[in-house]
Amino acid sequence: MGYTLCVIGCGTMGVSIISGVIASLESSTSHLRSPNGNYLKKWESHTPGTSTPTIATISQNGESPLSDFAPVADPSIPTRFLACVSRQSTAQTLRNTFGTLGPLGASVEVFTNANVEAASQANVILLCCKPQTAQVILNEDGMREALNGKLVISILAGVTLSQMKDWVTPETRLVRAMPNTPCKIREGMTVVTPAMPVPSHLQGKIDSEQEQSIILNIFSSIGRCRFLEEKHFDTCTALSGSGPAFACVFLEALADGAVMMGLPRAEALELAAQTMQGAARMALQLGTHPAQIKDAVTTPGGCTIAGLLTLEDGRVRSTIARAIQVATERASVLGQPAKKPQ
Ligand SMILES: NC(=O)C1=CN([C@@H]2O[C@H](COP(=O)(O)OP(=O)(O)OC[C@H]3O[C@@H](n4cnc5c(N)ncnc54)[C@H](OP(=O)(O)O)[C@@H]3O)[C@@H](O)[C@H]2O)C=CC1
Ligand SMILES: O=C(O)[C@@H]1CCC=N1
Repeated sequence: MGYTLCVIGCGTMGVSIISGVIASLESSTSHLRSPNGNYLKKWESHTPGTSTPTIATISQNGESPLSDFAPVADPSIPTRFLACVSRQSTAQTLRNTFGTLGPLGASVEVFTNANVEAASQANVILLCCKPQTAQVILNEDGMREALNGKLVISILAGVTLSQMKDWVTPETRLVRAMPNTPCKIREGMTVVTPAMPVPSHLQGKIDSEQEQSIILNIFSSIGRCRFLEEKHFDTCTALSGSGPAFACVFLEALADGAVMMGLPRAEALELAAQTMQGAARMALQLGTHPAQIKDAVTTPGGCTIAGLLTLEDGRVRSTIARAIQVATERASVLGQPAKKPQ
């Protein structure tokens, strides 16, 4: 069996991450095989240790579907999920949501006001609560013991590793991650802090390679994942954490313009979204500089340059860049309750 992943504060991001991880597990056979080692046909995959896909048909093997297939022992893959919230109504919504995620959705257990109980049953804890509730949750009776020696991944904006170290035992393994909502459809961007050094008295007891593999398995299964120093985290929070909101303002505005010119709303949104996705993929997949993509579209004397100049008149670039600057500055104080506005 794999490990148990506990999400403390399972709201927008907790649901996005669990949903994405479950979707990735459902679409892969690497963790599912029958007792005799064959894979389900619908999940074509590779026999461990070979590079050739082995496709086991259910009829050839005389096996019945899913129930005969058991998770392969892989300690770096989550097979049980615990989702913690504070309100009964939220818990009920979560049960309904996870119930639609397919067979593995059933392995999500929802806990209400039982963070310590859930954390003590888990191997890895994903801290997804609000930055301002983290200290209270980590100071709950028994929480320090429940987290002792375990990997705790915090996605909280603005709460530093040094702050969190004071709220857990020295044996707790802390990592920061900054994912974003597209993790839900496995198109996320996550930045993770480099591995915490293993203190001398824990050498041999902590498997830091296993920790890295757990972290990579979670975040690379739901999008791109990159390790970056903690000093960049507030900027990454603004850029990729908040970014889907900024991108969607641009997306909505593009569609609004087309609606103004008579295009139906649904088609306008489809064209705008696919166009943004296409342009972004050219930058990512081909490595093309955005200026080159822009220049290639801009026929001399044509309509694109007319639109571009209007954007420049509206100071679109400095407005967007300043938004990242201001969001970064705001992210940097989110872990400091005294500086929060009322
Ligand atoms: N939203 C985003 O795009 C991103 C957010 N983040 C970070 O992720 C974190 C969560 O953000 P987000 O998902 O948007 O927030 P949400 O408000 O959607 O989720 C917070 C969750 O915490 C639960 N909760 C509240 N109090 C407790 C408690 N005492 N014990 C257990 N659970 C509790 C809430 O449940 P209930 O309703 O029951 O109170 C809720 O489900 C934040 O720290 C944020 O900085 C990081 C990257 C992107
Ligand atoms: O707005 C916020 O504070 C969080 C962090 C990044 C995205 N949402």
